[in-house]
Amino acid sequence: MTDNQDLPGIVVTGVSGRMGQMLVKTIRDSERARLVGAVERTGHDWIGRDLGQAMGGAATGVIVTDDPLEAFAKAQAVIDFTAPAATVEFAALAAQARAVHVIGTTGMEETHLAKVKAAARHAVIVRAGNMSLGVNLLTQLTKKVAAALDADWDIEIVEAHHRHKVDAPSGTALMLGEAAAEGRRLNFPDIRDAAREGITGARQRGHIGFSAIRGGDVVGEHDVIFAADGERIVLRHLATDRSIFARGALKAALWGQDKKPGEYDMLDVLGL
Ligand SMILES: NC(=O)C1=CN([C@@H]2O[C@H](COP(=O)(O)OP(=O)(O)OC[C@H]3O[C@@H](n4cnc5c(N)ncnc54)[C@H](O)[C@@H]3O)[C@@H](O)[C@H]2O)C=CC1
Ligand SMILES: O=C(O)C1=N[C@H](C(=O)O)C[C@H](O)C1
Repeated sequence: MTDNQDLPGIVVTGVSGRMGQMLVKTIRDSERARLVGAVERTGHDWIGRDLGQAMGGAATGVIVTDDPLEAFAKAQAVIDFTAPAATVEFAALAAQARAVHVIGTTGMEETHLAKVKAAARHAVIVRAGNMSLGVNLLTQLTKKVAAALDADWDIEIVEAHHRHKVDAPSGTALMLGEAAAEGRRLNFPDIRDAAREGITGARQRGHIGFSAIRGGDVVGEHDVIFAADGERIVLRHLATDRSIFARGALKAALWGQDKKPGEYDMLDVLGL
């Protein structure tokens, strides 16, 4: 792990999680940033332990804490893949510390998003339901195809994830749905069909449907289906390794260092 004090210091929240541990490895392997803090929820058995040892390796000198404000005070950026309630709390604290807050957490509701927006008045926040280059490019392709095809082409989004995922539709599926709605110049909440069960009636023309598969260790798979009479177009992204999300998040943390306060997304970071 690099110890160059001139490099931006990063705190990872939810550090014992699937993404938390991937972020630690990504920062450890980077020559452009250093890990200065590791946060977990109160009561977690990693609290007070050396992070490297808790992860089953050599000591790093970073002690896992449940005091986010103390950790954020030493940081130039916070990378946060946790849960909506925690992320809202971290947004206020990161803004107080004037640290860039990179939010990967999904399942955020309007009340959470309003609080994130308020925090972004004071600090840089980069938030995206998917931090990978491939998915962000796919949103742009989806927007273009949706704009080119009329409502004779039904749009359906199918996503698959591992058995532990707690939110549906996935953040990525919602990003793709929003991109399709934007392409058709429609208001996404008006045309979103995310829960079909029982006698639903025939498909509504112009609506965007969502289906979620949960099982095994699937990292993340998304199909955007454009279905017309006699033909179908399928745009697909397959994630096979969580490092794609961690690399994107680290890129966002570094990109945000010289930006004005505000809410940004990965299209801003990647220049797409
Ligand atoms: N935007 C993106 O590119 C991606 C987003 N995600 C999202 O990231 C989130 C986390 O995903 P995973 O790592 O798979 O979940 P996970 O369940 O493995 O990890 C979440 C971690 O957050 C911790 N946590 C919860 N509340 C906390 C609090 N108040 N303070 C500190 N730590 C807290 C948990 O203890 C856990 O270690 C999910 O919302 C998921 O959808 C996941 C992958 C990519
Ligand atoms: O929970 C996950 O694992 C993932 N969550 C994100 C989402 O909700 O889209 C991104 C990725 O698909 C993995």
